[in-house]
Amino acid sequence: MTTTTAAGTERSTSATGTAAPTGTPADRTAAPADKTAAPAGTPADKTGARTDEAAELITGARERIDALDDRIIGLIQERMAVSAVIQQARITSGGRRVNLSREMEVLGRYRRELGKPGTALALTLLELCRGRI
Ligand SMILES: C=C(O[C@@H]1C=C(C(=O)O)C=C[C@H]1O)C(=O)O
Repeated sequence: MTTTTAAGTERSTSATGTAAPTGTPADRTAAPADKTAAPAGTPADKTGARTDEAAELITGARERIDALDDRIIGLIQERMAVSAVIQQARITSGGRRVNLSREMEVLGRYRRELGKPGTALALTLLELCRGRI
């Protein structure tokens, strides 16, 4: 379908009502409209939900997740600071920064509690706390 704009330019009009000038790169590469997406501006729009009820539940639960992430990030930063104190004390005493037997204990604990992804998480935490080795 084509429409003529106020400026007199002919444009193709998509199912969503958005228009790109005919023959422009945007017109040729535009993704097909998502016919199942919620209308823009509705509560469902930002959540991917298909009903307002589900969208409200998701919005509330996302607030809880954001609050949990704040605490998790704060705890990670606290862990980094405590780990740095230990590493500095060991280095000052003539030892090495890294203690592999202790790292094995940490890795084993995360794996026991969280399964295989727990190992990856613990490795990331160790990298944050003592750098890459
Ligand atoms: C904090 C320490 O030093 C390093 C950092 C670790 C950690 O952040 O958990 C574990 C072992 C060490 O490589 C420690 O030895 O306990």
